[in-house]
Amino acid sequence: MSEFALSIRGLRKAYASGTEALKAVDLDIAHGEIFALLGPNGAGKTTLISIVCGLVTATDGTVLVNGEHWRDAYKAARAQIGLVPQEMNIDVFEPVWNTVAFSRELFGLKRDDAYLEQVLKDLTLWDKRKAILKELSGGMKRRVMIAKALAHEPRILFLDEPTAGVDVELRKEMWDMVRKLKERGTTIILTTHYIEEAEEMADRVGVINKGELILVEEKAALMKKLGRKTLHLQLAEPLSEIPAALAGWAPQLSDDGLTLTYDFDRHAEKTGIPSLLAAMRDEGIGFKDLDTKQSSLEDIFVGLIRNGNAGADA
Ligand SMILES: Nc1ncnc2c1ncn2[C@@H]1O[C@H](COP(=O)(O)OP(=O)(O)OP(=O)(O)O)[C@@H](O)[C@H]1O
Repeated sequence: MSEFALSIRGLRKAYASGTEALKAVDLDIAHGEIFALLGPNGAGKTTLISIVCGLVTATDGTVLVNGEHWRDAYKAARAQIGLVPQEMNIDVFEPVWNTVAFSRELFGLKRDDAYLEQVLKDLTLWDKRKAILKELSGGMKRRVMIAKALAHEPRILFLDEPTAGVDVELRKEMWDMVRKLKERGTTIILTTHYIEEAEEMADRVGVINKGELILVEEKAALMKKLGRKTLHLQLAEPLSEIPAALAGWAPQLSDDGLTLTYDFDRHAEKTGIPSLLAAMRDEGIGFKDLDTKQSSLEDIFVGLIRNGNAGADA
C-alpha cells in the first residue's frame, strides 16, 4: 500500500468556456479516512471528483490513486475507485442483482456472488435483489447506486452529494452505511452542502470555494481552532431594547426580550464577558441563568466563505 489512498498535486481545470473550475489543488487523503469536501454551488467539487475518476480531463496536475498514476496506469488506478455520482445512472428496468453484477463485470473481475451478496446485505438490499429498479423507493435506488459502486471492490469510494434532497431519516441511514463502510476499511470522500453531514461523519474537512481549496483540517481541530462561542443570558425581566450602555458588545435580544446573546472569540485574551456582566449590573439588568455554546461547523463554514479566502489562521 502506498503512503496515501489519494494524492493530488497541482490539479487545474479550465473549461473551454473559460471557467477556472479548479486552481492548482493539492490534497492527500489517508487510507481509511472519511474526508468531506464542503463548498457552495459551483465551487468545483464535482469537477474534482470527475477528474480523479477519469470522466473529465484535467488542464494540469497529477493524481496518484494508492500510488498508481491516474493516467499512465489508468486501469489500475480506476479499479480502486468507486463512484456514486449525483445523478442516477442506472437502468430502471433491470433487477437490482443484475445491475450490481454487471457493474463488476465491467471491471473485468471474476464473478463473486458471495461478495455481492454481502454488499447487498450490508446495504439492506438483499431482499430486493430480484426487484426491478423502478419499483424501488428513492432511498433504495440510492443504495443500489452505492452497491453498484462497490461491486468491483474499490478501496476508495466517492460519494457526490449522497444525501441531496433526501429526508432526515434516510440521511441518517446513509450516514450509518458510510460508517459501516469505513469500518470495513474503505476510504470515503464525500461532497456535501450539508454542514451537518460533515460534522457528523468526517474525520477531516476540506473547504473549496471558487476552485481553491481554502482549508483542510481535522474536523475536531477545525472546530476548536475557528470556533467562536456564544453566551446566552436568561434575563430576570424582559428588555424592550438593548440599552445604549451595552451597545459596545453588540449583543442580540430575543423577540420576547428575555434572552440576550453575545458572540465572543474563545481564544481572545479578553472575551469581553466580565465587562459585559459588569455593565449589565451597572444598568440594573439582572439575569437568572447563563450558558455558553460552541459555534457549529456551519458557523465556521459560513464565516470562511464570506471572508473569501480566510484560511485557518484568520
Ligand atoms: N462542462 C462544463 N463546462 C463549462 N463549465 C463547467 C462545466 N462543468 C462545470 N462547470 C463550471 O465549473 C465550476 C465548478 O463546477 P462544479 O460542478 O465542479 O461545482 P460543484 O462544487 O460541484 O457545484 P454543485 O455543488 O452545484 O454541484 C462552475 O462554475 C461550473 O459552472
